[in-house]
Amino acid sequence: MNTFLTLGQFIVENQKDFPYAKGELSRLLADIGIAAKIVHKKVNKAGLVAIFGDAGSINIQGEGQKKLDVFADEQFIQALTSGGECCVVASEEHEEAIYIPAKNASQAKYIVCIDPLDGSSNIDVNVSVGTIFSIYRRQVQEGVARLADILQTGDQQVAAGYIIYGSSTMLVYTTGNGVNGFTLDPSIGEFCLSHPKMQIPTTGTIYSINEGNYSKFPEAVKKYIKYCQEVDEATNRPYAARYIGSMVADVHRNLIQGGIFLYPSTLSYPQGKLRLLYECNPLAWIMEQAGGRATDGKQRILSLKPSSLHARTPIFLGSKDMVAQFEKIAQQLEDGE
Ligand SMILES: O=P(O)(O)OC[C@H]1O[C@](O)(COP(=O)(O)O)[C@@H](O)[C@@H]1O
Ligand SMILES: [Mg+2]
Ligand SMILES: [Mg+2]
Repeated sequence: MNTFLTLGQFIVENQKDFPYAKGELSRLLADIGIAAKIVHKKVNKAGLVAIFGDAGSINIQGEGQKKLDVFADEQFIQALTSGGECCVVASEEHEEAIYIPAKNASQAKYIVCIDPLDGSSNIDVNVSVGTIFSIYRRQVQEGVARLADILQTGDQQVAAGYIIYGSSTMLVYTTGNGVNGFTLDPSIGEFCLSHPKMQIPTTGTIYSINEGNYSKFPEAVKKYIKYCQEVDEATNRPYAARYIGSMVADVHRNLIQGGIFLYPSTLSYPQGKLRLLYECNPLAWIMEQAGGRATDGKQRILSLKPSSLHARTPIFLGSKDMVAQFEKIAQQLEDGE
């Protein structure tokens, strides 16, 4: 007997979360859930169904695409196109936004920004990967959707979340009323509420950063790393260094255990590597809704105005006391202390 609330039952019970939506947003989330189940099946059999390896193509980012990148992208775009609630998709895997023709008289209201497969470098080595999504409503309802409808600040999101394909497959999302986590029960093919009202610990002892880039980090980041490594019993230091190389997996671990994830500007990525629209904004909103913080080192990630679909930003997010400590060290450096 399944004693957990399914995603569909939860959405019905929480219709108050979408007062303006009259069912469309919940249908959109269900569409995302369908594609996630299809990708889950592929990821779980990756070694057996030749979904490993390079697709032999290059995406807009100039990065080699993995077969699973392309497969996941196709599945989410297919689900969003046939669902009828989405009017435009901005995907990591496509240079331009994909405008979806109206299925019927009413023009769909929602915009979805998506990283179909996050953590691509980990696909072939059986390490957790994910999908990240961010949902906006069109500001102006008449006429066709425009680029301006997509380039909204993170504070204007109406829903955001991620799927992590790990030891279990989980869907974690927010609509601005807290964060809830659903674990896929393959025996019934449903996402079931397993982590209600998720809250990140206010502090932690895990810092997550690719220290291979250390020599090119900004001074404040170097100083913070040294702070994490100092011995100080009172503040449980040295912290533990954990870096999975899949943003979703690193952020999900911190959401549950506490910690900070840092992806600063580097030599290869002077603006930071991670994309504002479909990686940083959704995960920043999840963090804030779970009691954490997310900044670019100067201001809240959610207040940043996107300059383009694939704009990048440095990002520091996680337990609020740890982000505050990083900002304190950065400020002291700036003040010449
Ligand atoms: O290998 P690096 O430079 O540390 O970058 C790792 C980061 O790159 C990413 O894989 C980028 O995302 P994609 O895999 O979607 O391109 C993040 O998931 C991860 O946090
Ligand atoms: Mg990514
Ligand atoms: Mg990706």
